[in-house]
Amino acid sequence: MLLPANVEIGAYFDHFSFALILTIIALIILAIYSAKSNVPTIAHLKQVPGQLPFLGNLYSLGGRLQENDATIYSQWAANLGADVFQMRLGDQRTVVANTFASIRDLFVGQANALIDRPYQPGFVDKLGLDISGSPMTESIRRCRMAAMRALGKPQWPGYFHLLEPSSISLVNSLVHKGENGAVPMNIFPYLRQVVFDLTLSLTYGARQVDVEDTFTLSLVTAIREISKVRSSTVRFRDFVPLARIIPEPQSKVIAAEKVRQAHLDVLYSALLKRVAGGENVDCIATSLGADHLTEDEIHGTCKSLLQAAPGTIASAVYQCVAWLCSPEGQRFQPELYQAILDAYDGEKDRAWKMAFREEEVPLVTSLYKETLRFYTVTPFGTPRSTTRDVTYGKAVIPKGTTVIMNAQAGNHDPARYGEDACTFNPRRFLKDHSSLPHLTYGAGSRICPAVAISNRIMSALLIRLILAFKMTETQISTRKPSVDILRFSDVHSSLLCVPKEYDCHFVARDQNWLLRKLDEEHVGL
Ligand code: HEM
Repeated sequence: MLLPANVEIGAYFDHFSFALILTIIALIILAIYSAKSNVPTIAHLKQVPGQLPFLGNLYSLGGRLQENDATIYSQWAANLGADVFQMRLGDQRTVVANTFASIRDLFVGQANALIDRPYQPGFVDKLGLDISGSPMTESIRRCRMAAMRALGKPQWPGYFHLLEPSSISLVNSLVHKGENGAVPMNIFPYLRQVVFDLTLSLTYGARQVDVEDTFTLSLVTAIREISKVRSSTVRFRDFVPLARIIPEPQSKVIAAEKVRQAHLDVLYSALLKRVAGGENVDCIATSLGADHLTEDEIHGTCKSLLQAAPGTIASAVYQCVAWLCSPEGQRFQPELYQAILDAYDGEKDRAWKMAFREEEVPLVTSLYKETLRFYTVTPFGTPRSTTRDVTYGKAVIPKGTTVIMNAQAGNHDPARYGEDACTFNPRRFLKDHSSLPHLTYGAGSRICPAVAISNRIMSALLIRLILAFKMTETQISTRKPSVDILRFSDVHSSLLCVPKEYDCHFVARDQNWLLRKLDEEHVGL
């Protein structure tokens, strides 16, 4: 080895040893740091093996194995033989509950201790206030209250005049664009529009009417882009602090947020113009006084509702229609139709009129509950964080631990639903009136604030669709609906499942009656 002439061999080895020792120390620190979590390992809870440095168990999640996280959690729970286990997501100690009983014990039994959400770096700080993605601060509490007030039953009569015409537009499009069943239709955009219209109205007092409208489409696309990463395990940088040293390339989410914000600004300035013109518009954005919200909180509440509403209800109804137009569902449709008529003494007009105003058809209620249970569109809920120590059996889960509900596993748990838990049974909830029929809305202190209104909208849309149409799946094999308990969605990486697209024939049960209904409720058709 050649050394510079003025360096002695002894000094060289001193430098070399010093550098070597420094490197070894640095590697040891890195090794300790790479396995570190915000909360130490919890005694008496089984732990998922195979944790990688820095990543922990993250590498198997986020759709990287072509399964959603809930399915992977179920496999781990089975391998470990544990209802509840712990793992490490980057530096986050995380506990997952995988049975209905353990979820109820933790999320309902110790609801106050599970009221927080884990902090997702680069999300709330970049995207602004978001109810479902934020820990429970005073500000979030006020926003949640405002959302609950806006979605509460006393407000519903104000929404019927929006929902009813929207649902007529939906039926009208199916009749005319679908040429009374001759042309198979994808109903999803129409369902999404009904919910989107309502949410635009209750947030900014606005209303869009056209499914193809470019304003609607680009806002919906931005919302979908943001939903892809919210509380999901897709991005390592959300969990691994070291990964955040690397500057983030122009993020799709931030670009989507810019689009979302620009649209909300348009909606808000249109609203301000109407108010300045003397119009009295009743919506969240004008309710500053009633709910004592700051302007930021008002927009945050509106954003959160717009973010949460369209995809969820539309996906659930879409998947219910997928089952109804499958061969098994087709056999069930006459019974459902008859149950609706029976509830209204055979008066079809009254059943149609009252669809949004009351919920009087137990079989429809049972059907939408079973849909939400069987097709768990929110398979792993939205993560929580403990605000104090929580106990499960002998284990003490410390404050600051992330807790995830495996809603999909809880919804399919034979200990709760019996041996036919993995069979779609539309009559299942005729006798089961539990206050927690399934876990798709979450449970406990941060349960979805829109449970009641979402149920009502689902029930009403199903009633109107069944009164109007016989529904059958297309014969084109690539466009048939998927009715598989897990494979109905091929989106594995995000919080929300998205049912596979399909087409269906909508044939009027009684064409004269239906055209009369559309005519009577003339909504500019
Ligand atoms: C079928 C329809 C829906 C489903 C399945 C659903 C599901 C959920 C779930 C699983 C959560 C997390 C609950 C938890 O942590 O325990 C949630 C939270 C939330 N949902 Fe929904 N949701 C639906 C409809 C809606 C609609 C229509 C809106 C708004 C109009 C909405 C607004 C929210 C908000 C603001 C939160 C956050 C609550 C908080 O963090 O305190 N959801 N939803």
